[in-house]
Amino acid sequence: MLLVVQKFGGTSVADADKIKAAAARAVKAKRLGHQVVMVVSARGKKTDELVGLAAEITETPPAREMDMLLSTGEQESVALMAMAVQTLGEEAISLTGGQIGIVTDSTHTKARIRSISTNRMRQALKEGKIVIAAGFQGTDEDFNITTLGRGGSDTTAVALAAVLQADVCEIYTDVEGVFSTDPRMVEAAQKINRISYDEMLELASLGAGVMHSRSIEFADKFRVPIRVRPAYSDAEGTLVAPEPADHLPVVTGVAFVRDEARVSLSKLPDRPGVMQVVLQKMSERKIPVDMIVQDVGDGGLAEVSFTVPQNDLAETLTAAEAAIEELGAGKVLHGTNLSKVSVVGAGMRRHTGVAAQMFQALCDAEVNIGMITTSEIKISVLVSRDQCEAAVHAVHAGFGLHKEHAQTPPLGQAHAPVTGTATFTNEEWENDVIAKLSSMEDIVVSDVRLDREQSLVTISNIPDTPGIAADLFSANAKADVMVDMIVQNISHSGLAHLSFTVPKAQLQTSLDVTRAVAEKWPTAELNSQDHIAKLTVTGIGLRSHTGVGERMFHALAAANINVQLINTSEVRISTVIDLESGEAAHRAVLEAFGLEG
Ligand SMILES: Nc1ncnc2c1ncn2[C@@H]1O[C@H](COP(=O)(O)OP(=O)(O)O)[C@@H](O)[C@H]1O
Ligand SMILES: N[C@@H](CC(=O)OP(=O)(O)O)C(=O)O
Repeated sequence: MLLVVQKFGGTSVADADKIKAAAARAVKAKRLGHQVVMVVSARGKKTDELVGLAAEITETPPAREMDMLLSTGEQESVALMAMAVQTLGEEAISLTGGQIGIVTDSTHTKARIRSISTNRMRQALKEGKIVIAAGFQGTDEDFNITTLGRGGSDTTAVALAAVLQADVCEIYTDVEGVFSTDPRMVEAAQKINRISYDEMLELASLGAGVMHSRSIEFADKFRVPIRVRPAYSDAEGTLVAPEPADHLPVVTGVAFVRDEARVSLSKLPDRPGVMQVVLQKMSERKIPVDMIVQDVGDGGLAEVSFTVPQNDLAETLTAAEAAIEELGAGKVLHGTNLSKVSVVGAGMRRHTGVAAQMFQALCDAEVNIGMITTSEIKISVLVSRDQCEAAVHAVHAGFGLHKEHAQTPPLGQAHAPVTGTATFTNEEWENDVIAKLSSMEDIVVSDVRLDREQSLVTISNIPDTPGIAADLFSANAKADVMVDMIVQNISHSGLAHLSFTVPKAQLQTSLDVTRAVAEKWPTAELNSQDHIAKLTVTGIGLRSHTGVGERMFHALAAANINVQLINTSEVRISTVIDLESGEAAHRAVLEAFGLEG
């Protein structure tokens, strides 16, 4: 007998027939001898309708009342679902988040789960009932109804699967599974059979709406196997699970966020603590910043840029002004009508040439790149919104993702697996994670790593036109240079600056090939430093918890360490610092996250 959690999204319970079909699926699993917990979302566009209704009454609906309102969508569908199951001859009980015992904090409209009690669900399952849980909701300690943020039913499902130690969490939706990109945008997108948590987490948070990114954090933390499946057939869908040891595709998928805004703080003093002040102002307002890029701009003054959802722009600008005021210097600039396009793939870790191929595809489509950030398993670029679609198509086709077996990049080559990465057994991992959790959604910083083998290449004053990054990184890939962090900040003057790290042993090769390419740009200036260290914090929930960056940069500032370069992703924050400061920085950050000793 298995314990199965089945989540049905809004599109899969939109009308009576779909509700009956979902009920029949749960009943079938029950009759195969399994215990079944269903998690159900509001029907169709119900949540959007409720949001619209509130907007007709007031422009500023109180968050508590929004939660009271939005939670009714799920309450309606669980009741209908229970009736449908009972009609098919099985016993069922519908439960709201509060009735299950999902306790959250009191951050209305984006609450975080603190704990979940399993007693009532286990009792009902023991009595042979199908449990039908309302997704997306809980109650705080004062019994106020809370919701988990749009798309939060996935998070409910995976959280219930985690606490019940379910054998699988099935996410039923209106597509065949997870695709190489949104099939609504690219018809030729291919279904992926298996994807790792890290890849899915990056894809989901970089715009693949098929799953809520926080749900993947849970799945990763508690090792819950997920299967994303179509609600309308018995197809197998996509398995989201730990990374297999080999046969990793270099590129798995392309994600995009259409409506992004960019905020830059320029002419900042280049001294320790600046970044902490900026991030603190953002995290106080719970603004989810992404694509953070910091580099040294004109006249030795630092510049930091990042992207935020377009809807958060006004508040971000207020926060940025507050940071400037506290720092006593700087200027706030911003850009709108931007989109972020990202390529994700776990195999990128071991293969050179991925960045080169992405930039070449963008160049061929005449797409200009505004900003670049990378992590071990993703590369994100910022482009103008009217080029978003062209960029996604170009990159998707450029990696051959429309074919059943995506091709590996023609440039560069595969390298041996990176050694020294933590190897945990599942059980060790879980015990470790649970020991560090005081609340289910706490962040888990699992590793702080110092890499003293990297060097930094900076090329400044290059033209801000399509094809520049492609030229540079193709040359490096042809020479098989293992480029690690790539950072390009926005250009305000028509000339761009680009920095990247390469292993010390490859610095000379990289400089030679980069210089040869740069010759055709008369203004270009090439610099390098081999006296640097890279400090990386790895963990789950880094970006959804806006305070992690703040804590890391606070620790570095307190130790009087200047940060030269920053790169962020869902699971990692990487910085480049002086080699001499490496050990002290490592200690300070380990201590900040309680990992010392
Ligand atoms: N990479 C992707 N793979 C699959 N679907 C995607 C991807 N990116 C975006 N989507 C979109 O996500 C949709 C499913 O999510 P959603 O509309 O929230 O469904 P549900 O109502 O089941 O929760 C699909 O219809 C698809 O258009
Ligand atoms: N109904 C909520 C929660 C949810 O997760 O819905 P869905 O599973 O349809 O994405 C929303 O629309 O945000």
